[in-house]
Amino acid sequence: MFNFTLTYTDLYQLSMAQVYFLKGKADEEAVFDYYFRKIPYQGGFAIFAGLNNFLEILENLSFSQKDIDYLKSQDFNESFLAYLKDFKFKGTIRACQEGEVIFATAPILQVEATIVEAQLIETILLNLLNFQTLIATKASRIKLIAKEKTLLDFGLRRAQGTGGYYASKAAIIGGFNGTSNVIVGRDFNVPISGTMAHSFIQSYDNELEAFRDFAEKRPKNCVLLVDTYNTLKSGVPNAIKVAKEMEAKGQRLLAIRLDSGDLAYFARESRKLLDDAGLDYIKIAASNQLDEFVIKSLQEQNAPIDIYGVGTNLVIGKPDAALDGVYKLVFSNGKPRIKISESLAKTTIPHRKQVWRTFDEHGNFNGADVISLSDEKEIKKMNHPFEPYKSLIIGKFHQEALLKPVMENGMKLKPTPSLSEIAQFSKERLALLPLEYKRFYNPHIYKIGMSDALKEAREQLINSHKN
Ligand SMILES: Nc1ncnc2c1ncn2[C@@H]1O[C@H](COP(=O)(O)OP(=O)(O)OP(=O)(O)O)[C@@H](O)[C@H]1O
Ligand SMILES: O=P(O)(O)OC[C@H]1O[C@H](OP(=O)(O)OP(=O)(O)O)[C@H](O)[C@@H]1O
Ligand SMILES: O=C(O)c1cccnc1
Repeated sequence: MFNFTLTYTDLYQLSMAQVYFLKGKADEEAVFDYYFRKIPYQGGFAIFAGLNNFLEILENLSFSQKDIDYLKSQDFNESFLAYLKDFKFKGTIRACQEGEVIFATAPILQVEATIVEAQLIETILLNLLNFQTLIATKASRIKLIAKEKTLLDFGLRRAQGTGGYYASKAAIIGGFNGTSNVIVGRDFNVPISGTMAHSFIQSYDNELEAFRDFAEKRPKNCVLLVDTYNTLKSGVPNAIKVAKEMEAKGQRLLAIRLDSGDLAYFARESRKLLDDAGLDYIKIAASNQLDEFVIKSLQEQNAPIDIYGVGTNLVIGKPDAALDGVYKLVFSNGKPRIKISESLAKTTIPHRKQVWRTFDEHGNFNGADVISLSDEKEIKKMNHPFEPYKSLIIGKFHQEALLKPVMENGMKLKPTPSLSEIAQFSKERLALLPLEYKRFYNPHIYKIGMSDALKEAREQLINSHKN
């Protein structure tokens, strides 16, 4: 979509990289963790999205001549620029699978590369993963509420610029059935879907004629917007006339769309009119500033709505607007590294690590992931990362490693799965998460802990810095 180069970054990455280069540190090994601190939307889980997009971009990322010329004008050193000219990421990445159900604090992805490589990719990694994960999480919250109803993404027009491209993609990962976003349909082979705008009906002198023309030229999956003048007195009766005319030609009107007023009331009244006309197959779509709260209310009112079109509130990730995902150095030049903070919650967890998901006897998630040193297995006990006296025995539970190699020597290890495969994986994993973590209000808190060895290593490092 966008022509990414390595100047899609923050200046400080280049300033730091130049120092590493000029001081002979450029090839020192470094390990960075990507994780977030707070689950968005006061929810009980998040959905990891954007990984394959990031890896595909990373594989081809370099500095163009235009980049080099520009950096020259910004007073970067000639020999550093000569080094950047041939620069390519050749590191290793281990990560959770895209679509995985993820939680705060535990690493979702780990980059192992030279310090320059790892630093130069930080901004683009955070930019792509934070946003797509936020929107996939929002979409999955909406999906949990809408259950089997059809969900369509209508957000592109109100998205933050080209972010709409990534938002529509992430919405599919989170469980949306289709999108109005045509370029996302083209690029990711996902169903595109759409109705008609008020302007189309307004441009005609009468609504019936507008409906007729539209149905004539696009009879397949035709949806008529019925609220331009008067939903129950004009829109629905005109849609019924056109539906009957379509029947005479062996066609079927797919749906009507409501876009204003009390959606439950208009859906109910419209359903009656359609059913009384023998058109019970015609579906009812609704839109207008929908989000998981409005949809929850409509579901509770048993509104006979079959299709929800969700735009603004989905693609801008309202109300959270951003995932607080961070990228922190945990190991470099042969030593574990730590950032110490007043609060243990903001003190980083050093070392190369692995994350283990525990499963109960039925094969469901057990509500606890444990972070270990990378060479540990079969963790017996996990310790609270911020509250030193809390621990949990987990030895009897089946444990599955979440961080798996996805890139080596700068090359992706597997072809990118299709968006629908990622969505299917996400759906299957979410089904393993017990209901109490998916509860709409006050979900149960999924536990994240550290193995004894990791806890000890972290404490040692904290103490060595204190001394
Ligand atoms: N039955 C309902 N239950 C809960 N929320 C609803 C219901 N019907 C509509 N809403 C939601 O209420 C919000 C505001 O609707 P409101 O009726 O004020 O807007 P509107 O219909 O666009 O106004 P206007 O008729 O001026 O166009 C929207 O987010 C809409 O989705
Ligand atoms: O409310 P959202 O969740 O963002 O959903 C998308 C909205 O965008 C359209 O309105 P718009 O006024 O832009 O165009 P229209 O004239 O076709 O209604 C559509 O009719 C929805 O109301
Ligand atoms: O197809 C639609 O009905 C649609 C598309 C984008 C935004 N609002 C509605």
